[in-house]
Amino acid sequence: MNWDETGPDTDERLDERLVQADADGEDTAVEAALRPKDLDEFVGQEKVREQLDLVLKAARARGATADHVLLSGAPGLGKTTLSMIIAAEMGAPIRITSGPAIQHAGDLAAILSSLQEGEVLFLDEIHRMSRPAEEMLYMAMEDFRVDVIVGKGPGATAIPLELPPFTLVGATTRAGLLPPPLRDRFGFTGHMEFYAPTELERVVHRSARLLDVEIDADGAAEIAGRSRGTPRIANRLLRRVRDYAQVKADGRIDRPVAAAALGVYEVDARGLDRLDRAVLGALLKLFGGGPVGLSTLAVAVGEERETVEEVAEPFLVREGLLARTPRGRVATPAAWAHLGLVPPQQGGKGQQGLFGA
Ligand SMILES: Nc1ncnc2c1ncn2[C@@H]1O[C@H](COP(=O)(O)OP(=O)(O)OP(=O)(O)O)[C@@H](O)[C@H]1O
Repeated sequence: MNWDETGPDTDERLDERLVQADADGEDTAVEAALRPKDLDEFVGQEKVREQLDLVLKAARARGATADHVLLSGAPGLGKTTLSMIIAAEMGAPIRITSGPAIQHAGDLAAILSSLQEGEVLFLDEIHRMSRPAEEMLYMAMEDFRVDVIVGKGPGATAIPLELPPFTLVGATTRAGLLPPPLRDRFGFTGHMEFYAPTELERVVHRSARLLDVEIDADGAAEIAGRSRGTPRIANRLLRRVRDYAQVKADGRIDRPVAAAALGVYEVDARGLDRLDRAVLGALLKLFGGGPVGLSTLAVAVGEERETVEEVAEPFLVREGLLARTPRGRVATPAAWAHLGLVPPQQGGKGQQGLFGA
């Protein structure tokens, strides 16, 4: 990874972030092997699991197709995995597509009309579907019917098409962005939370077993603690630590090996990477902990405003290291402690108002 100014452009660099929650090419290939296959194997998310278990068991007992399910939550928390588990538990096939792939209502009609009875349709990023497709989906979800429009202008006619009953599993990172009529058509909504470190330890142990890697409890805890509450990141860090253990140690992962490996990749003890630390470092060292405007902070770290705001800040805010205030970005006492710096007594206050947005 090259972070200096002559390196790859911002998007390319961010795609290479070890701690990004979105899938990269390597993940896609390995994730299939690491996905839990049933609800019992699925770690954490107790509430969603318990509720979903009831929904599926009841549908099975009635011999009916399961209600439509909406899963909301950040990337990498297991929405795709859960949709596959729903299909497996219902003994049904699954079709996977995404909102951005459905540009026209016709794209959706083609998918819906080719579904088998009881099939699970997983629609990732459902909030990014086009409006006409969304409207078609309302009717399909409620009445298992769509109107296919043939022709254009005054001569256009709507041909009704019956659909077999199916289960839609919609996934979104932002349930709040879904129009209420769409949200209301889901019989069950599950909100996926970030995982606790102990849950991520179980994810790491399970993946290590599947990858045939030897790891002890402390090694798993070290990786879990740096994984930002996200199984996808935990699995990715495990793979990098495994490489290090093979090359620099005897292949076994313990705490010192995990810490040294993730040190090489610049993922610190709390899961901050170089970008996160650069933002926090600038806020503390150059601006006395703030408040400082977003644009000024972005210039100080040589990044775009959007990169700081959308890529680095959400995790820093979630970790309680940075606060967004009307007067600008402010570091919390935990931020000073994390970077091993001492906050200025009154000096920091003296700098307020110097740095505009
Ligand atoms: N609860 C879990 N237990 C064990 N492994 C999990 C769990 N949740 C997710 N994983 C693992 O994390 C990886 C990412 O999960 P998945 O693709 O389901 O996330 P997602 O929420 O659909 O992400 P995106 O929104 O980016 O598509 C997979 O390899 C999966 O095996």
